[in-house]
Amino acid sequence: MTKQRDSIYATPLTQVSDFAFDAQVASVFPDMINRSVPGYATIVNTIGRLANRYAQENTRIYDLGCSLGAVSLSIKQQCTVPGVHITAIDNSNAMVERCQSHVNAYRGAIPIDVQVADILDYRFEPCSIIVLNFTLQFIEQEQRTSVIQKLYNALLPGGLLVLSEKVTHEDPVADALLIDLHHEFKRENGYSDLEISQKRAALENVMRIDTPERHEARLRETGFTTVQAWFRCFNFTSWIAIKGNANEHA
Ligand SMILES: Nc1ncnc2c1ncn2[C@@H]1O[C@H](C[S@+](CC[C@H]([NH3+])C(=O)[O-])CC(=O)[O-])[C@@H](O)[C@H]1O
Ligand SMILES: O=C(O)C(=O)Cc1ccccc1
Repeated sequence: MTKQRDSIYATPLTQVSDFAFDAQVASVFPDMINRSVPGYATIVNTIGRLANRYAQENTRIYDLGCSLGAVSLSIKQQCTVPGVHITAIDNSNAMVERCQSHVNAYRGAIPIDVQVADILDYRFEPCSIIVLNFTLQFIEQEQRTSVIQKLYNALLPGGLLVLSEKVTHEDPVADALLIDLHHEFKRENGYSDLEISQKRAALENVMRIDTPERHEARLRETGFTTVQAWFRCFNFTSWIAIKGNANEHA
């Protein structure tokens, strides 16, 4: 499959509209995310390996905000636990259509069911793994705790949540430095200053980011017993959160 280059913000726009996961974004998404998120390939690959450690036999794995299915395919390639099946959901029709064709192109033991659905009103079945790879940041801040609580409740004891997010920092010096290093990373990957600033404006109203402390407090508040950042690069972080076994607290 040839990868289309992202040039969505390359020409000056009179008015920058809010960022949306529409057909235009879906058509360039692999290029966009690889050139925009430091460590994206490492994160996706490691999620596949974590799935192999934490998947429980004959259970479900959820890939939430699956976009083109990179996480689902990484799990499919790396997880050898018997009887596992993946449900990949996204509320963008354009993403789900393309995700389905990517999934169709891969053979392997684990079935992947791709669905158009909104995480906010989805009824989750019991599961051993849930992945939110750069998805919670697009959900309203006021809704985040109830979403995480719903996911915690769906997880089986010993279940794993992987949460990856762009983050902000209280310390203005640290925050400015990490944002600047991220912009430098984007420039090194061929984005111009215009592309960087127009995309930043497009994301301003739709991607509200929390501090790492806020994320960790939320994960602990909802009941996760182990909360550990396992990846960090500039203002991008990925955590594992594990639901303890009931008898651990006896
Ligand atoms: N309420 C919602 N319900 C369902 N999907 C949603 C919702 N809100 C946003 N999305 C979807 O979440 C995805 C976020 S991208 C994830 C990358 C992927 N995980 C990857 O590992 O390649 C991250 C990014 O582009 O920074 C988009 O496809 C949205 O349509
Ligand atoms: O591009 C950025 O600045 C980001 O923060 C990451 C990103 C990647 C893909 C879609 C939306 C945001």
